[in-house]
Amino acid sequence: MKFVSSSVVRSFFHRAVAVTSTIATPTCRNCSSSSSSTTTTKGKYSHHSIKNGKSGDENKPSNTRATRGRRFPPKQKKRADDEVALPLTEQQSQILSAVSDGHSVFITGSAGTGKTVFLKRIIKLLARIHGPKHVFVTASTGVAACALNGQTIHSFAGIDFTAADRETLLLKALANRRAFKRWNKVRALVIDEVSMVDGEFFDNLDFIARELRSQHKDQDQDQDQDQDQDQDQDQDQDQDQDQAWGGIQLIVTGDFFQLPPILDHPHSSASASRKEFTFEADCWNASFHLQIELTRIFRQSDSQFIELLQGIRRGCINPEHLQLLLNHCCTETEPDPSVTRLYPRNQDVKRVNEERLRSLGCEIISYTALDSGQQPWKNQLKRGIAPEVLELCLGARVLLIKNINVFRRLVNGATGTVTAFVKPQDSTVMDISSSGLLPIVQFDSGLEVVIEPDTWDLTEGELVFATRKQLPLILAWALSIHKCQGMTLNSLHTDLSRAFGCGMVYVALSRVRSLDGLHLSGFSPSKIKAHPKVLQFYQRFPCNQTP
Ligand SMILES: Nc1ncnc2c1ncn2[C@@H]1O[C@H](COP(=O)(O)OP(=O)(O)OP(=O)(O)O)[C@@H](O)[C@H]1O
Repeated sequence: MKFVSSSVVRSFFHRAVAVTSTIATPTCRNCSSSSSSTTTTKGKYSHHSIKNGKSGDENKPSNTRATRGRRFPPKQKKRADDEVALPLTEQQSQILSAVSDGHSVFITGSAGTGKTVFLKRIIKLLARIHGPKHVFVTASTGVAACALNGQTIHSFAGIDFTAADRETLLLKALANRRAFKRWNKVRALVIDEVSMVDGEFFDNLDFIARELRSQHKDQDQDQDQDQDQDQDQDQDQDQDQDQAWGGIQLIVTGDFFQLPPILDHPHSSASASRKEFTFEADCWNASFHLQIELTRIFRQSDSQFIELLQGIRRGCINPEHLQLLLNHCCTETEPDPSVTRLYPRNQDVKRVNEERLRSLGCEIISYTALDSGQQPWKNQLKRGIAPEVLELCLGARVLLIKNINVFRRLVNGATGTVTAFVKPQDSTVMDISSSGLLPIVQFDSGLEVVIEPDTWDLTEGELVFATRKQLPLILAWALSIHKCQGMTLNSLHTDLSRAFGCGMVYVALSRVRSLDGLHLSGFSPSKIKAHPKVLQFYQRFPCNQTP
């Protein structure tokens, strides 16, 4: 089962635009004049005249201005392909060759070394080797899973909680018909953002894989062209109990210097003895033929900033770098409202986004996600990044949560501002918003795009079990540091006064491309922490060994 993007986002320019109808438009307390207008279009959208608080003829350029810069054909296939067509580094070539040989690989590396982008390429290769229905793509969190069109590792495994003994978990997986089928079908399993999976759970997954794959024949009733291969695999399964993960090819990525797992009861005696990090799992070393740390960083290009981040990753900062941060990034003044704010805690994120939205004084347009399908899959959709209710208004800062066009940098994480709303001539939005309006977002690159609803499907092979329809946007004045792990941002302001635990400062600071985009408050060197066990673990990789 995986999240499959079937984007319906289209560039505004892609459709002919001309005026044909009168529509009701949102009102704005801060706007100087009426918020309704008469506009016509022969194309897909009717424009109303509010743009940045202006109206009427004054805003007539909305038709022309709105079309400028929107000439791109965001075909879904193209979007997926251009990322995987990036040139390979030597290390990446080495990994692809190991994957082709059927080896299990752990890929780590600093934030921004391209782990997630590269993983998409590996997934394509695995699909060619094993057949798409035998490759399962997972991640530790719904947000990370969504970025790869995958599912959470818990959902794949058929286990909704982890704090139980392995026999109980095995029974749960056995009782879950679909999970049982997945365990028998899987030939390659991908796990992204593994730093948030604890070692105990990793060992339990290995145990379940061995047990299910050795004791039970593949129950897959699909009579397809893979039948012969499936029979071969059935014969092999007698030996699977002796093999790590029952012989599944495992591709695991993550950076243990980033956020660790969230333990259910962090201060309980059970948690104290629990293997917190995945690399503490008993099966860890036996799980991989190759463990490799990617060393080339793509997200940042300024070598001084890269060095500073490398120090913070290891929990230290030298006086020169500290001074650089204090002089260049620390500010006590209220940040520019266009800059994304990161907070350690969710309640601050919610509060800031709501306050900012309402402070604009504009009419708020609500979009309520439309979920369809069966339980428990529908519940799982709620753990993804697409919000249950999205509230927007003119001037709202938003962040794209899917790639629209990679070449034009309209990618997951791109930020922009809602500059207008348009009425599509079809009913594409009516089922998620009674307003019938779609937002136009002017991205920080200058491009303006009408954002149409997108879908997030939970599928397995060809079957779709549940679908969420929503706009691919979230409010972006504020985000949690946990939610932004994996994102690239052009600029951010982070208040670290309530930062806690290891890796949090590193994750926050490493999201931006350059020091110019980084604004800090509540920063103190004492907040920079790396776990001693993680430092110890990374000694095994050549780039961390002292000569
Ligand atoms: N081969 C590449 N060539 C050029 N740019 C790349 C390449 N791989 C990744 N990038 C760019 O680098 C940035 C970071 O990539 P990505 O998110 O895959 O890194 P990551 O290692 O997964 O980061 P994190 O650990 O923070 O999740 C993205 O903007 C991406 O487009």
